[in-house]
Amino acid sequence: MAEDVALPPPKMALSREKVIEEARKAAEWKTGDGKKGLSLVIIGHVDAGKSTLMGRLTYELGQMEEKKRRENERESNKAGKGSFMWAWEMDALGEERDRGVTIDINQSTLNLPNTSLTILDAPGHRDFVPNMISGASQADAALLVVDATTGEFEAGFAGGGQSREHVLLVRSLGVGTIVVAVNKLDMVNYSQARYEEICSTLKPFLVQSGFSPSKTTFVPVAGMAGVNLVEKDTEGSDGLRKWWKGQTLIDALDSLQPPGRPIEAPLRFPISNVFKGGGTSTMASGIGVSGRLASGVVQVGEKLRILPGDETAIVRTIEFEDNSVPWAAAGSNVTLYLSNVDPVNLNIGSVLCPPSDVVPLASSFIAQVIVFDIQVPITSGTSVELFHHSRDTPASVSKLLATLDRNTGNVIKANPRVLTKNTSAKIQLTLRGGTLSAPSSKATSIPIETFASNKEMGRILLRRGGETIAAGIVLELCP
Ligand SMILES: Nc1nc2c(ncn2[C@@H]2O[C@H](COP(=O)(O)OP(=O)(O)OP(=O)(O)O)[C@@H](O)[C@H]2O)c(=O)[nH]1
Repeated sequence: MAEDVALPPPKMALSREKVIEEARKAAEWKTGDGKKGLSLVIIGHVDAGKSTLMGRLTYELGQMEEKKRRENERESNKAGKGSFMWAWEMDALGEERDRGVTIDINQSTLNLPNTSLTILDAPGHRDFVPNMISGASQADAALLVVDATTGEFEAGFAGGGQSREHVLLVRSLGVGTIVVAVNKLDMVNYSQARYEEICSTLKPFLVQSGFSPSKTTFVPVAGMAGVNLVEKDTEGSDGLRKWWKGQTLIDALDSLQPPGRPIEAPLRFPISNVFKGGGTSTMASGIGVSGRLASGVVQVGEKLRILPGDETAIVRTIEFEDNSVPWAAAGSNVTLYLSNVDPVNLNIGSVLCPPSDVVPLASSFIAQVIVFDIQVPITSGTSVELFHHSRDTPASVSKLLATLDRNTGNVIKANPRVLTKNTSAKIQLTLRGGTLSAPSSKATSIPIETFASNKEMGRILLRRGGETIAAGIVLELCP
């Protein structure tokens, strides 16, 4: 927890080189006693059973007490939603973690034999896609939950279903590993044919979306009954056991490998949440910012620059999974408690970085994008919402520079008039000031980098009228 602000700020205990060395050692988890750390975003169509699955998983892992389970059962029954008893746990966690600001995504930790798994539970509803973007931009891997019930899988996957959009989104945001839980198999009598039908529909789509088959795993489950989650042989698992000899969901999640982390690159910490935490004396004693280190390392006592703006802050404490830690490295989801800073300068979407190696600011840049399945083509001047980490900014497509071959990247046509669905293109984007609901004509600048200089800082998504229309990477910042 944050200390009193009257105390002098802490001093840095280690050199940057030493922190990098320690972070490297920690990343080689196999040789030490530590577990590998990995974050997982849960995606899928509304009502696919995501919360129920995660609630039941928590219970099966012994991380939800029996007393708590009974309490959830009572509460959900009282609310007339008995079938939501397992989902109750996820929602309760969300409330508990709500520290006075809008929480857009539930976060919790599952302790697996070899992995400390940070779970980012994204709401499946259409209106919540922007929140999902924020969750996915902090994740290493995705768990796609699909409902095997006849007709339901099809509804979630067809045009307009969230499964398809979520998959494209997470891949565009850099998530390269996916586990698919084919859920609610109890509804189809644990039919092997149904499971295989769903896998054979999803496989080609996942490959097309950019997931390599070696980083794609399918697992049949029934979340509510707890079938094939942690143990192979459980009550009700006979139907599945007849034909499924593969792994449980937990085995699949525990064997995920963390991607290589850009530990040595300069620190980039995009803020996904700002809150006034547990400090006691003044408000400023507990200004916390949470998010994921996109790159680099950070330690207690370090002075950081906040961009945009001219402000700096000092890291007073670092909280990782409810523990106070001396340093943190790329890939970790942490909360930094800051001092010597006015909270008005800390905003969702701002980026913390070393004062000696700041993130460039840009109001216009060239991007290479892939256009999704859109009805209305994109033209020069099209207004969009630009998503970059947790920030969304009004912007416009100021120039259509070229359409590109999706495989080779070669120019097909220079200066096209329109971009239609499923094309790849090079475009110029220009930010507009103000907010999404009240954009102003005054240009604004955001901290952003080219994909070539920092992958994590160089990915963008474009939305229009509540629909994701394109995703891509930043090629060049315009002066
Ligand atoms: N038969 C059956 N029903 C399930 C299973 N898992 C969930 N359900 C039911 O499906 C409904 C939706 O479950 P949730 O866990 O809330 O689904 P969700 O995907 O988290 O929903 P959103 O958060 O709204 O996207 C509830 O009525 C659950 O009881 C399952 O394994 N089998």
